[in-house]
Amino acid sequence: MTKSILAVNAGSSSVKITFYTVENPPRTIVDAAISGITAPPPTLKYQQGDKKHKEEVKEKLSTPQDTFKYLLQRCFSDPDLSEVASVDDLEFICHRVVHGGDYLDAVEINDETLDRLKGLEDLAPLHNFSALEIVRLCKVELPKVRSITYFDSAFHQTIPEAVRTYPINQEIAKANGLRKYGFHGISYSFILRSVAQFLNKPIEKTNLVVMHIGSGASICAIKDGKSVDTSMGLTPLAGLPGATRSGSIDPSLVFHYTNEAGKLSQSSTSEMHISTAEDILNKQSGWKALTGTTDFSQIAVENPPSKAHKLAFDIFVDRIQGYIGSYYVKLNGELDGVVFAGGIGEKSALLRRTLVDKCQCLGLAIDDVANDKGPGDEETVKDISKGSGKGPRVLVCQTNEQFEMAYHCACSRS
Ligand SMILES: Nc1ncnc2c1ncn2[C@@H]1O[C@H](COP(=O)(O)OP(=O)(O)O)[C@@H](O)[C@H]1O
Ligand SMILES: CC(=O)OP(=O)(O)O
Ligand SMILES: [Mg+2]
Repeated sequence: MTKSILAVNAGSSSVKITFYTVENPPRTIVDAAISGITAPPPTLKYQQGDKKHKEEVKEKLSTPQDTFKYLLQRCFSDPDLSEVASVDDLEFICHRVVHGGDYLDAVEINDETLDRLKGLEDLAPLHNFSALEIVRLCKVELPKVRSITYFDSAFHQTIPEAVRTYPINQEIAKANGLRKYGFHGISYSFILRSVAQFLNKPIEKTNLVVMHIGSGASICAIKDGKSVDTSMGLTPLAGLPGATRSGSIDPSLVFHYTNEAGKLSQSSTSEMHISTAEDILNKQSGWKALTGTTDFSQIAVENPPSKAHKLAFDIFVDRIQGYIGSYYVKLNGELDGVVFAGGIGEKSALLRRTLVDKCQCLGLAIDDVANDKGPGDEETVKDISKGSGKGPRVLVCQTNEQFEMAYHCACSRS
């Protein structure tokens, strides 16, 4: 029997795994995800063919490693799943690692690359930690399966120097790798390829403003198929606010927030050295701080339950609108489309309509019926623009980071 590819997407609060066939393009065998690890009880979502279900997880899953092992076992023990029944059925494991530092492409894990990635952990303690914990586990427990890491930052290596450089002492900046990296690149790569194909344009001639807005949110300007700017920076904290992240603030705010801000946070461990300020701005801000919920579907409603919910919605619209305006100008107004993606971008018709209404001066217009309906299950890209006008298309793309990794893995093998 042919072997399969396992793609792992570990976030700060969720672990998603998908098994694919090793073919080009890969075919999904099974999809399993656990979310809410940081706000128990965690929930499991499992999908194999038409079989779909959701359940609360009773076991205590306190680490990304436990969560990954639980998901793997859940798939291996499914009696209806003959294609993946044990580790022996695996050929590759693809891991999404958010921060790849200066890595320009995916790398295979060995002692040397793992060491280099370890050195990046301090630059992205909240994001790389979970993924690397799982990479380490696979190396020890599944030593025969090749592990490949794919980096969110790699897509943004084309960002010009003047955009990626922070105006600080350049010796210090270079010595410490302090520059804009940008993230969600695995997702942007999937979206770019899917949208170019949808528009029937070569990738290298495609110009887009793409929003990946989920619990972490960012936006990217793509010119001639290359990232020329994005809202996240040295870390995923910069730019747009998110479920628990503040997004960009005046950096001096940190020094006025509390006297404790510069000290090590309680979540700091021997592997993860994070300060109280990083902890507050990454984990205790955003929608959670403003409204008490991290679930944007409770905020993006016609009649918000409180003024705070309305404010959170308005803040998000304001920040995104600012970036769309800026990126429209950076692309010289020559864009093929504005794309909504990520959990919020794909599901919130209200956010899409509000934003497009506020960007009318750029020639954007939305078809209310198409927008309210959103994309169908099998529809990767949907055009929700009004008429067949000359302005940029307004599109929704159902992004898929696990597929993107498996796709590149299968391509590099064949
Ligand atoms: N109908 C909806 N309207 C607005 N937001 C939604 C809707 N459905 C899901 N979301 C939001 O999408 C976010 C999750 O996005 P997703 O990209 O799937 O997650 P992650 O960033 O964890 O990968 C959550 O904040 C969730 O509340
Ligand atoms: C980079 C980033 O913010 O990732 P996520 O949205 O998965 O948290
Ligand atoms: Mg995500």
